[in-house]
Amino acid sequence: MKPEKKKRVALLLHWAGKNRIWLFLAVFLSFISGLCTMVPYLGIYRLMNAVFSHSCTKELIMREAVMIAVAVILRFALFGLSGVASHKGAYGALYKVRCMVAEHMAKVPLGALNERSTGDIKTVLNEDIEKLELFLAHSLPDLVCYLVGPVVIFLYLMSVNVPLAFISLIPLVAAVAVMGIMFRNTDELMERANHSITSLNSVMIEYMNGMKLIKAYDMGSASFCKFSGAVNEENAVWNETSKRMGPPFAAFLVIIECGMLFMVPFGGMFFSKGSITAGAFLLFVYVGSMYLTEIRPLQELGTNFANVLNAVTKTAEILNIPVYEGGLDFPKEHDIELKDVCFSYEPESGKPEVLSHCNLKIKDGECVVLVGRSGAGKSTVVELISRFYDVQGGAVLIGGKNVKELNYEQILQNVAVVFQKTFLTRESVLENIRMGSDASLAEVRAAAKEAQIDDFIMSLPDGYDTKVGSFGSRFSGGEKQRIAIARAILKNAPILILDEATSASDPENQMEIDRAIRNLCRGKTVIVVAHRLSALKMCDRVAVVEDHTISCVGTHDEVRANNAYYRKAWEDYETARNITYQRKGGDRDDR
Ligand SMILES: Nc1ncnc2c1ncn2[C@@H]1O[C@H](COP(=O)(O)OP(=O)(O)OP(=O)(O)O)[C@@H](O)[C@H]1O
Repeated sequence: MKPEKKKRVALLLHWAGKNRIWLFLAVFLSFISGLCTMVPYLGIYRLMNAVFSHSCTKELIMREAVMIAVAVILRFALFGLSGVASHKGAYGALYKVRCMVAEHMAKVPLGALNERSTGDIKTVLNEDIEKLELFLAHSLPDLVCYLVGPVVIFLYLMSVNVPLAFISLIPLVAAVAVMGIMFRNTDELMERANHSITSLNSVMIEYMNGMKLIKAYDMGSASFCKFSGAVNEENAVWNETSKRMGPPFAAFLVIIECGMLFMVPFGGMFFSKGSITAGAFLLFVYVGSMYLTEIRPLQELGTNFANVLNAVTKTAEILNIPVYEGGLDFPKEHDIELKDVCFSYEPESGKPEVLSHCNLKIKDGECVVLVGRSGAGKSTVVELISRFYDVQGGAVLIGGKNVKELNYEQILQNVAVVFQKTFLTRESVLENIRMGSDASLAEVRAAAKEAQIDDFIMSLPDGYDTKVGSFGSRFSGGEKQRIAIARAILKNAPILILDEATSASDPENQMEIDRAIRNLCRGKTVIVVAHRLSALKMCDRVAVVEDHTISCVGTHDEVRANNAYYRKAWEDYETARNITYQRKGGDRDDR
C-alpha cells in the first residue's frame, strides 16, 4: 500500500538526514526572498497615494525607487543563495539515498532482486532518485517563495479593505478548482507513465544485451517490434497525459490572469461609494489583480510533485525489501544438510513445489555432484544452501545450524559460487579477481596461477592492469571461467558451489580448467551442479534430483546400480563418448 502524500514527503526529508539543514536554510532564504516580492507593489502604492493626495515629493520618489531596487536585488540574490543551499542539500541527500539503496541491495537476498527486472532497478537508481533532486532543490524553495509573496500581499490588501481583498481571491479559487480537476486521479496516470518508462528501459536493456542473438537469428524486426511496442505504449500514456492535463493547464493560466475583471468593477463600485480612496482603488486594480500571477509556477510544481511522490514510493519499495540482519557466527564445521526441505519460487501461486520433502547430507570436505534432468531443481538446491531464497518447509543446515539463524554476510563470505556465466566488470583484470578485497598483486597472481590463467593475463598488453572492457567481450568463455575460478581461489571460502563451472570449456582449455578446479576444491566442501556428466570425474558422491526431491544418493557405482535415470544418462553419455564417424567411402574416424 502506498504511504500518504504527507508521509512520503516526511520520508524524503528523513532520508535527507543532515542535509536537511541546507534544505531548511534554502526554505528560509526563499521565504525572505518571497517577502521582498511585495516591496515594489507597496512602493508603487505609496507613490500613487502620494500623487493623489498631492504630497508626492522628489525625496519620496527617490526613497521608494531605492527601496524597490534594493528589494528586487535582494529578492534575486536571496533566491540565488537559496538555490545554492537547496542544491547542496539536494545533492547531499541524493548521494545519501543512492548509497542507502546500494547498501540495502547488497544486503537483500539475491532471490528478492532476481524477482525485479534489471530495467526496474535501473529506473529507480537512475531516474527515480534523480527526481528527488527536482523536489528538494527546486520545488521546495520555489513553493515557499511563490507562496509567501502573494500571502503577504493579501494580508496587506486585507488591512486596506477586507471585502475587496476577498474579491481579489476569486481567480485563485477558480484556478485551484481547475488544478483540482487536473490532478484528480493523476496518481494512477503517473504510475502508468512511470511503468511505461520502466518497461521501455527493460526492453531496451534486453535489446542491447541480446544484440548478438538477434543478429545471429535475424530477429531484428521481431525484436524491434517489442521495442517499438514499448515506445508506442510510452507515447500513448504521455499523449493521454497531455490530453487530460493540457486544457486545465491552459485554463489555469488564463484564469489566474483574470483579476482585472473583478477588481475594476468592484473596486470602482467601492470607490464611487466613497468606501476607498483613489489610491486604494488603484492599489486593488493594479496590485490586487496582479499579485496572484506570482503563483503561476506552482502549477508546474504540482506536476513535478506527483512525479516525485511516485519516485519516493518506488525507492521506498526497494528500501523496504526485508534484509537478513544479525545472526550467529558462521560455524567452524562445514557439513551441509537439507532436512525435509520444501520450496516453491511462488508459494502463493498454487503451482507444485520445485522441491518437496527433500533430504541430503554432505560431509565436511566432501564433494557431491547434483545430477538430474533440465529443470529438475539442481540450481535451486544450491540457491537454498547459499540462502538466495528461504525454504518454506524443513531446514537447510550448515555445521548443524539453520542458515536462517546465521549471519547473512558471513554466509556470503564463507560460500563461494562459480556460476555458469561469468560476469566481468569493466575494470582491470586485477580488480576483477580481487572483487573489492585488499589482496596484494602477489596474492592475486598466486590465485591466478592456481587457476591456470596467470600466463594468459601476463600476455595481455597491460598484464593485470588490462581493462576488461564492456561485459568482458574481450575474453573467451574459458578465460572468463578461469578468472572466476581465480576469484574463488582468492576468496578461499570453505564451502564451494560450482554451477556447471566447466560449461565454457573446449578441448584445448578443458585440461587447464580441470586442473584449476582441482586446485580450487582442495580441502573444501564442494557441491557441483552437473548439467553434463563429464563433471562427475571429480566427485565423491552423486545425488540425483528428480520428482521434486533428491531421489538417490551414493557413489557413482551405487547410484548407477539403483537409479534408472542415472543409469540411462550414463549409458547415453558413454555411447556419445564412443561415437565414431565414418568418412564417405573412407576410413573410420574415432573421436
Ligand atoms: N527465479 C525463478 N522463479 C520461478 N521459477 C524458477 C526460478 N528459477 C527456476 N525456476 C523453476 O524452478 C525449476 C527448477 O529450476 P532449476 O534452475 O533449479 O533447475 P536445474 O535442474 O538447475 O535446470 P538446468 O539443468 O536446466 O539448469 C524449473 O522449473 C524452473 O523453471
